[in-house]
Amino acid sequence: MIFFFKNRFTEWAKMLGDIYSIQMGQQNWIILTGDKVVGDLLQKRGGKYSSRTPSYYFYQILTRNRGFISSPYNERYKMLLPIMLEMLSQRAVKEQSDLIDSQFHILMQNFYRASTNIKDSLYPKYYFQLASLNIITTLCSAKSIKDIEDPFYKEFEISQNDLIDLVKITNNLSDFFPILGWFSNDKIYRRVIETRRMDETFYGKMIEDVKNVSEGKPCFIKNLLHKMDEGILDELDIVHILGALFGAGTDTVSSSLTWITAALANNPEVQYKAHQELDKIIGHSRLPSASDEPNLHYIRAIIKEGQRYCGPIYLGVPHYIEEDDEYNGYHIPANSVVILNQYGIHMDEKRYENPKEFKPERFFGITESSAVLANGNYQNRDHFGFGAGRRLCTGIHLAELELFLGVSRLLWCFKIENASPLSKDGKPMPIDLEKVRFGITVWPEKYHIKFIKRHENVEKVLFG
Ligand code: HEM
Repeated sequence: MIFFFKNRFTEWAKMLGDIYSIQMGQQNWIILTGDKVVGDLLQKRGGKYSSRTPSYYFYQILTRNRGFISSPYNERYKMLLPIMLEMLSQRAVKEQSDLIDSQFHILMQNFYRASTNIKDSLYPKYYFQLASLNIITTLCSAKSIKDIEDPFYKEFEISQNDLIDLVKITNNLSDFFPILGWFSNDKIYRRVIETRRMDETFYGKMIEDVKNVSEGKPCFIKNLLHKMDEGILDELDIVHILGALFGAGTDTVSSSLTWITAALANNPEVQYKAHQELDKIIGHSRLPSASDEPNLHYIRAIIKEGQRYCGPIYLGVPHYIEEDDEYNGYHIPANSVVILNQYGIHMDEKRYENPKEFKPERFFGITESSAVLANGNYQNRDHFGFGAGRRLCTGIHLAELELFLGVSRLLWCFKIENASPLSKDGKPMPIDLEKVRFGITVWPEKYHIKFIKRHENVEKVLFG
């Protein structure tokens, strides 16, 4: 696997047909690289293609069969889905928009301070991580974290790094070669149990803290505790719902923003057009806010192009089919892992002209959100970054709002300057977006940029 992805723009994805099957140990992997196949199978036949790969360590043991993202498409999942959808619905996100708005205000203040304090350059990853973590933390528990030295942030970072290390394919071999399950791997088993203990303590404490504040602001945990009073959930369910929200809702947003910032630094002409749009529509006396989204066409196009050109997930979250199926003469055997090759589709020349160029203009005229397009015909989709079918990203509305506030405000406040070492012609070397790092999502290699404030009002609007 890692072999395939050493380089972001490897050609392997194009070598595969629209639908391709490979054998991984005893697992059969069906790789979907054509947009039509994704529409036909994951969307139209969603009832069959919506399960998840059974995983002994990472579903059964780590989540005690209670994980949401890793759950099979069973009755329990169908009971949890409406609860998740309600918490993350467009209406719910709109109701929380002040809170999300204020986190992006703080993020811009942090960038402003950092860019005036740090003379040389900065790497924005940790700032984006803090903001996205703070948004989920505040939504869940109505609390927030001050900076990356906060013990809560440190604890979360340790548990995420532990998880990244654990899910390495070499730790999961018994899922591919079930015979290895006979030789139980005590070391991995003990680590999974320890990670579970840490997770359950971390989220358990968060639940206790909310319980102990009888008054206080509304938050997800409070809603979930009501479901517990009604006998619909128990406390361990809440722990694993929180695990899903923190796991799926932090790294994805922060790595998307880290990628888009790098793509913008490499493309000053794109920034220039965005600045023109912001000056014309917003002016210099206030930050863009959620209600400006319909009028900021170029910003919207940048975000869609960012998700296509450098989205943080390459092969989606694998789906799984539990019964045999036939498709255009192909036999798809029961118990196959079904992979949405997002990266392959996003680099498909038939779908996107010159796919290796960062060209927001390709999305001109598309006014619908990714959430709306993802539920329609595959041909009209902007990109496949949020997955497809019944397992489509549950947090898509929240993600879109975060990306909008992050990108529009960053560009309103700053010019993003590439601060890489100079090449022979005296210009900074372009940030190498082909080099990637793997975590829960895919990240660019560390890069160096400068944020230059765009006008005199920036300080006043951010701190005034
Ligand atoms: C730019 C940001 C994000 C991206 C690119 C993204 C992408 C994805 C993808 C590719 C999947 C798998 C879809 C499939 O199986 O076909 C997924 C699932 C999921 N996402 Fe997101 N996501 C983002 C943000 C969020 C946020 C902010 C949340 C919530 C706080 C969230 C919650 C979830 C959940 C709960 C699932 C599991 C859905 C299921 O298994 O039924 N995501 N996401």
